[in-house]
Amino acid sequence: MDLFADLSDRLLFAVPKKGRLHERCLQLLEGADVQFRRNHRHDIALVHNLPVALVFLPAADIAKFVGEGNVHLGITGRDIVEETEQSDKVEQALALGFGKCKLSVQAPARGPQAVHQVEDLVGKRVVTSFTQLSSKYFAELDQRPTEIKYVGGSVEAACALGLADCIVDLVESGETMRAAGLHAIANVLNTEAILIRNPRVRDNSVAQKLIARIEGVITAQRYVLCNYNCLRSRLPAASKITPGRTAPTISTLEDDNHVAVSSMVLKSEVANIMDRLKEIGATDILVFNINNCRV
Ligand SMILES: Nc1ncnc2c1ncn2[C@@H]1O[C@H](COP(=O)(O)OP(=O)(O)OP(=O)(O)O)[C@@H](O)[C@H]1O
Ligand SMILES: O=P(O)(O)OC[C@H]1O[C@H](OP(=O)(O)OP(=O)(O)O)[C@H](O)[C@@H]1O
Repeated sequence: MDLFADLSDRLLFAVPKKGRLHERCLQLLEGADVQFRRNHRHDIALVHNLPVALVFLPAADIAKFVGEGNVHLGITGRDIVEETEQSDKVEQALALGFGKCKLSVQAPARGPQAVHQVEDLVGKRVVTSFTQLSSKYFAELDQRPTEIKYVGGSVEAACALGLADCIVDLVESGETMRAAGLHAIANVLNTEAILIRNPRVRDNSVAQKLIARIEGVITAQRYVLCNYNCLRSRLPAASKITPGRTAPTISTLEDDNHVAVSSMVLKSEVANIMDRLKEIGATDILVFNINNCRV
């Protein structure tokens, strides 16, 4: 196989090769019917059913590759796009709804090293993998210089080891931070996984098709289909509860007094919506998962 020749006509799509985002990205690709086989130790996989090649890269490098145009599309964290200063060079095509966490300033919670206000850290020692974002954050807080040191992982150990007065790191559940005796004292950034695109992509149709498919998978995960019957006279109230993405679908029933309603509703709100439908006299309320969709 001549890999270089095989890549020349394909859209290059970068996907995290490991870490927190990897598995969720593989699920998205499967949902979008992107078919490929990744050979052992190969970081490039040709897609069988689309003119696309997947490039498996560390999440931390993907924003730069997309920004500089080496690959056309990519999935990474918003934190990485900001940290590598690519936000002006890439377009955010979609927010993907996973990999949600916060980049925060964390300091010892108890003992002689305890810090409770971020202002008390000005001029002190910060350890982080996010040196750009941390430098910007502390420079905006105060003009006096704060020392920012890079470490590549296990950042949370830096305070206990005497390397730092605080760290700037990602927090999701807060478990890692609590286990290290730290607490969050300021938020630097909210982040989640995003699909990014180089704005100069030549063949936009393949990129558009992939983006629409991935958007369909994400939407299908966020919504369910809610079907119910109600009195025709209650339709205005029912439509307010389930307005749908565009409008609810209304079907007539043999009984002229009643209608059947079908509407997409957010999965996170479905229990509340069913309660409210019941209150206005709706019956036979059924909820279905959506396998896939285009919106
Ligand atoms: N605890 C977390 N919860 C949710 N998302 C996270 C969390 N940690 C990291 N992320 C997201 O995943 C991205 C990649 O981080 P991750 O630590 O998985 O990468 P990695 O360094 O390539 O993997 P590994 O840590 O396995 O070496 C981060 O930039 C962030 O956007
Ligand atoms: O709030 P939590 O749910 O505990 O998650 C936060 C932890 O997750 C990330 O690290 P990861 O586990 O990916 O390992 P790393 O330190 O090697 O990057 C991050 O750097 C924190 O250490």
